[in-house]
Amino acid sequence: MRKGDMHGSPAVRARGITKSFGDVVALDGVDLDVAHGQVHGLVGPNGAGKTTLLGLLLGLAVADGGRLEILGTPVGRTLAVPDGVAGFVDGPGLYPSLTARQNLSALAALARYDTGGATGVDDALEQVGLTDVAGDRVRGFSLGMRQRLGLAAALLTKPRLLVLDEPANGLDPAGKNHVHRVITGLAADGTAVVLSSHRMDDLAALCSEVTILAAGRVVFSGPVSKLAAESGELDYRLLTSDPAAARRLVSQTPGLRVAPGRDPAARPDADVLVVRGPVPAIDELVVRLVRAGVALRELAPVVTPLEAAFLALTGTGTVPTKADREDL
Ligand SMILES: Nc1ncnc2c1ncn2[C@@H]1O[C@H](COP(=O)(O)OP(=O)(O)OP(=O)(O)O)[C@@H](O)[C@H]1O
Repeated sequence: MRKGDMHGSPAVRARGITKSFGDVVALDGVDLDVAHGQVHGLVGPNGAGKTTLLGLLLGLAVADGGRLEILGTPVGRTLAVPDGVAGFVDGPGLYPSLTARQNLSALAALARYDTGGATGVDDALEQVGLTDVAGDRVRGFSLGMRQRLGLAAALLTKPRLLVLDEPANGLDPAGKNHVHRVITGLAADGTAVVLSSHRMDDLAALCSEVTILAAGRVVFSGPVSKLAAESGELDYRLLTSDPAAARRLVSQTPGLRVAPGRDPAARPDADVLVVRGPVPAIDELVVRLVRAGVALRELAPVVTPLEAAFLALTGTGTVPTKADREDL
C-alpha cells in the first residue's frame, strides 16, 4: 500500500469548497471524492468552475472556505503544490527556446526530481510519443505537442495525484492514444487522475467517475454508468427502407414519438427520422419494423447517453465541443 492510502484516505476529499473572484462565485460548496487509482472527470459548461477546482488541487490558489484533503494531508492556506501532486491548468509552463528533452531535463533539475537521469527523461518522452521530436525546440510545437510534453513533465515526478485541464485539447488521434494510454497506465499503478474535459467520448473512455459542475455547484458525482442511466429519453436517428411505414410504426409504438426538427447531422436528402423515447420502446420499435418487413439501415443515438445526461443536468442547450473551445 502506498503512502497516503495507509489509513484508507482517498486521494482527494473536498467538502464544501467555496471560491469567489470579487462578485463571481466560481465554486459554491463543492464536495469531491477521488479514490487512489481512479480517473475522475470534471465536466461542465464554460465558466462552471472546473479550472478553479483543478487549480486548488494543484495548490495554485487557496479556497475561501471548506475543507480540502489531498493524499491524506489537509491543505493549508499557503500556495504550494502538495507533495505527490503534478499537472497543469491553462497549458503547461515550458521554455520555448529549449528542446523538448532540454525542457524536461531543466524542469527535473529545478525541482531536483530523481528521474533516473536521461533515461527517465527519454522514457517520459517515449510514453507521450514525442521521441522523434525530442531534439526540436518547443517554440515550433503545436498545442497538442505542448500538452503531451506537459504530461511528460508531470510523469517525471512520479505523481500520486495527476491533475490535468483539458488534456485532450489539440491532440490528433495518435497523440490522444498516447495520452489515454499514459493516463490508464498511471491509474492501474494506483495514481489518481483528475481531469477536465468537454469531450464526452474522452470522458466515457477514460473515467470511471465523473463530477458535473454547473455554475460552481456539483449537479452530479458518481460512476459514469449511473450518469448514463439518468438520461431517460434519448433521440435516435432512424433510417429505414420505408420511411413512411417507419413513421407510422413509431407513432404506434407506446412511449415513442418522432422528435420535432431534423437531425442536424443528417444528409439533406436522407429520409432520416429522429425518434424520441426510452430504450425499451426503441427495442420494441425494432421488433415491429422487422415484423413489418421494413429494413433497418441505421439506428443510433443523436447524442450519447452521457451527453444527454449532461444536457439534462446542466440545463445547457448544447454540449460544448472542442471546436467551441478553440473558437474562443
Ligand atoms: N482569476 C480570475 N479572476 C476573476 N474571475 C475568475 C478568475 N478565474 C475564474 N474566474 C471566474 O470564475 C468562474 C469559473 O471559471 P473557471 O475558469 O473555473 O470555469 P471553467 O469551468 O474552467 O470554464 P471553461 O470551461 O470555460 O474553462 C468564471 O465565471 C470565471 O470568469
